Amino acid sequence: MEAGAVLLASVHLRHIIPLDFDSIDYAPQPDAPHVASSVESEDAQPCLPTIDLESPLAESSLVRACESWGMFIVTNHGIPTDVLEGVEGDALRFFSLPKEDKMKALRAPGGTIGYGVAPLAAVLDKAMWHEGFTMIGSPVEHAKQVWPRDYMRFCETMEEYQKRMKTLSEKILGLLLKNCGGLPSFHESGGPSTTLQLNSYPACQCPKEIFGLAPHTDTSFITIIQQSNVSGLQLFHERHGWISVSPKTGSLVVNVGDMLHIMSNARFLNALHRVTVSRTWHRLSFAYFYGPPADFEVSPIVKTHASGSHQAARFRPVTKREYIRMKNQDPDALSKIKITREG
Ligand SMILES: O=C(O)CCC(=O)C(=O)O
Ligand SMILES: [Fe+2]
Repeated sequence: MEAGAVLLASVHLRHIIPLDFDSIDYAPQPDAPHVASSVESEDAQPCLPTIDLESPLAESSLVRACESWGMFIVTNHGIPTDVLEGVEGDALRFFSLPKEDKMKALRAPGGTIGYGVAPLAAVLDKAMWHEGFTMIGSPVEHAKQVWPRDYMRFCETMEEYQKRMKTLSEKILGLLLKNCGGLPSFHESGGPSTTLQLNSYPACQCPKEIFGLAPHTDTSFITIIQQSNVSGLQLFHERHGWISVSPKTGSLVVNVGDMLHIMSNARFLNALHRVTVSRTWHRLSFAYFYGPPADFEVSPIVKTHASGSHQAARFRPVTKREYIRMKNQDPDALSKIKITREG
């Protein structure tokens, strides 16, 4: 393969159903974007904060990490190793199936759950070297299609994982928001919106020409990411540029999404991140998104100064449903709800 080659099919990859990664052709393309070359050697890079959730300093470390990075690594998170390994094993079992079998779990047109291209592809209108399986609660309907006699194992693994991730999300958010009234109760609004996204990034002959996931922010309050043992996740930091967030066995990555950025009145940074692909390795990741109920109005929590005056709100209140509608039309939806002050 020549340097500078690009996926001939990249422009219309998003339309390939089934997702047949072996069928993609390649052709030279001199002005292809070099997506992976902008990251310096990993030795020279700053490290994301690693936070021990059992430490007495956990709360202040979480707050500082969200203010300075919008992404951090957690250890001592309480998720047993067999739960982490279980989701990786069953995700690999799914993605290793012949494409005809994966197609049995295909996402319905306009739907949100099941197998398909990155949900982000529709928002960004970009081709990405990615296949995913999205779940909200039990994946039983799709699992039954794929494994008619043996669907329970996959379901149990995924349900247990989501239960654990929900508890962990609420623990982290509870600590982050402790100083400003805690995490709101979503009981009356139908509970938080949560999604588990299994991501698969097959090895790619032209890793510099296409993203696994293009740069984006998540819409969640927070996202918890488990990575298989292959690098690919990168965070954009204003001072350092793109930095790699390498996997560390047993630890989890947490990032701030747009909803927490809004609720914290821009105090916590919403992490701009992306995923690069490998020429050699198949990478998996599991992203658990925890957000407000779709119709819950999220508004900035503003500080009261010693004088009694309030800090100015930087965003107008917005529901997740409305925000997603705006973001689907323009990825920079935040600018649409920003309150600008004259003078
Ligand atoms: O693959 C990863 O590490 C990140 C996944 C991600 O950003 C997402 O699913 O939104
Ligand atoms: Fe993401």
